Amino acid sequence: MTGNYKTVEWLGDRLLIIDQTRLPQHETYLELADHHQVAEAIRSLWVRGAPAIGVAAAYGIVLGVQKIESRDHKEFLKQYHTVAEELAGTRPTARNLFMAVERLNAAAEAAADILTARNAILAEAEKIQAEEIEATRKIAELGADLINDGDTIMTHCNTGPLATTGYGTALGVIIEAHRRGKRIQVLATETRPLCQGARLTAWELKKEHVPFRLITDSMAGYFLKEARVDMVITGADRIAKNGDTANKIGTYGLAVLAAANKVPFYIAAPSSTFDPELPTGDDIIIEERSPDEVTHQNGKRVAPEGIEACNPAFDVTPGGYITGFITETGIRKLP
Ligand SMILES: CSC[C@@H](O)[C@@H](O)C(=O)COP(=O)(O)O
Repeated sequence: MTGNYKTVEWLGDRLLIIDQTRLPQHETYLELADHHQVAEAIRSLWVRGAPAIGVAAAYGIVLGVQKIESRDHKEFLKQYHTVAEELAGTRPTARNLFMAVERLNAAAEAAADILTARNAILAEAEKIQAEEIEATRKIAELGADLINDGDTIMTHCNTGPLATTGYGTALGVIIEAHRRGKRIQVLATETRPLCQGARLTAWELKKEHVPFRLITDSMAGYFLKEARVDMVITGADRIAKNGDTANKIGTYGLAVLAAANKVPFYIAAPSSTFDPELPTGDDIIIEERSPDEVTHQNGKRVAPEGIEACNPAFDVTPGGYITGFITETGIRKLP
């Protein structure tokens, strides 16, 4: 991992997370003691970012399983599924969450008895986290090869260690290029409404001493047209078989602007974000969050009372706009 902070750490009977809603002002750690608290942490974005959500959900299920007292195997499995469904219901868009739940379901169901199931569920959760860390390490390595000395790179949302529990996806690539001594410049979008760019990406880039400038989302077109931007690189929440990619709201606009200005547009994502069942992005469920996140900033109302606001948290970029996918197994074009 890159940062000297812990995104998600399993403590044996609790889950330690950094509260991402309090960053950058406060570096606060929370110890979550049951699966309801983990579900709340995911819903409230204390832990966020597709791979980190998957890892947290997996350990959330482990916590839920630790509290099941029944010695009857059938009853144990019934209660297991109630726990797993609560975690699966927290956020709808990131594939990693459902990948984690499906893997733990398979581990629970394959076990011949309760003790074997408990052990297999914990082992699978730990494996998922280890795989995410390793995948993001490889993504950072492979992606950094694409970046040239002197490049300016635009990125969106937060895709660093905070979002992955590992090295980061898009931001991992950027940090690795900087570590290799490439003299890069980053343009980081603030990412309204919750400002994952302004709060979290700026915090992580600052910690890594990567030269960057923060811009508002609406400045992206200006910089892509007027400034020399060599590459846009973002993460992903779910990728369909044809390459259609759901990511933080605003990604689609960036991809279109990048295409209009002939700037390569890359997605960096581990294989856990690819949805093997989904032919196109049309069926990706887009999370609709509270309009208060749009009408308010820092808890203060900025819009008049009594108005309607929309708040889709993600959008889908058609695969045709994506120059390449940086994954742990290589850089490829889809389909
Ligand atoms: C490696 S993280 C990729 C995505 O999960 C990230 O870009 C993103 O959209 C996160 O959204 P968030 O709502 O903050 O969970």
